[in-house]
Formats: sequence, structure tokens, C-alpha cells
Amino acid sequence: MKIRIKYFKENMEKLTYVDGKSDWIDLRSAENVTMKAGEFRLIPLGVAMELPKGYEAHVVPRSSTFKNFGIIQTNHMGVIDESYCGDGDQWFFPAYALRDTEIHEGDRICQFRIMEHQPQICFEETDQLGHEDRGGHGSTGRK
Ligand SMILES: O=c1ccn([C@H]2C[C@H](O)[C@@H](COP(=O)(O)OP(=O)(O)OP(=O)(O)O)O2)c(=O)[nH]1
Repeated sequence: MKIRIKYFKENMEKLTYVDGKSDWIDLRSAENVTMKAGEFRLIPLGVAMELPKGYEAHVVPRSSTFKNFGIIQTNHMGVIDESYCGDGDQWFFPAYALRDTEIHEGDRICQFRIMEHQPQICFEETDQLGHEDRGGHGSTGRK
């Protein structure tokens, strides 16, 4: 599947798969970023894309992101809408720093994959669903 991509800087590393890893694709910080503990920043990822029709993209941290940079992604998972495809629609990573940290331009801070939209849902209201209760939070126990 082909995706049209615009890079915001000429010397940026192009997006690619990491050999033998998975089909998630790493994204890089497009800037040098210095953050103090407790600071919030939208870190630009240096790319905009025209996603395939019927798809959205999901952006999550890498498993090493917190260990390497001391940041967490404030929305936990970023959803890139198909309509976010303008020339200025640069992807970003909303970061909260838990310690003073430095992220360098080109550092791989998160990863994404594309996902097909869910089918369109319409809600049908009812007083009874007519099934047995499954039980609440933690109801199947610990072991
Ligand atoms: O982590 C993220 C989350 C969102 N976006 C971009 C893509 C997305 O399509 C757009 C808007 O995001 P969203 O719809 O989640 O935010 P909103 O606050 O609801 O914005 P809007 O008012 O545009 O709907 O911002 C990112 O680049 N990274």
C-alpha cells in the first residue's frame, strides 16, 4: 500500500521499517528539545501524510521511550484522522516530562501503524440487553 508523505526538513531520515522488528514504523523528533520535569510540549515529528482512504493512524510511545527520555505521551495513543492531510498538518507527539531531559533531532520517540476505520455504528436503545451479568472490574480474581 502506498502512502504519500511530506517531510518537513530536507535532511530528515526517511521513515522505514526496522529490520526484523514489527510492522509498526518508528517516528523521530524533528527538533532538539530540552524539557524540565513537569513540562508539557508538542514535539513535531517532521511528517505529514495522506493516509489511504478508510484508514487512520495510531501513534504510541516505543517501549523504551520513558526509559530513554523520561517522557510519557499525554493522550496515551494519538489518533491521526484521515482528514489530517493538509500541507501544514505535521504529526506531533504530546509529551510530558517526568524528569529534566533532552531529546535530539532524529531520536526515535514513538511508533505508528495504520488501521482501518471501524464500521459505522448506529445505536438502538433498549431497557434490557437480556444477557447474564459478566461481573465488574477484577471479578475473575488474581490467579
Ligand atoms: O498525538 C496526536 C494526536 C493528534 N494528532 C493530530 C492528528 C489528528 O487528526 C489531529 C487532531 O487530533 P484529535 O482529533 O485527537 O484532537 P482534537 O483535540 O479532538 O482536535 P480537533 O478539534 O481537530 O478534532 O491532531 C497528532 O499529530 N498527534
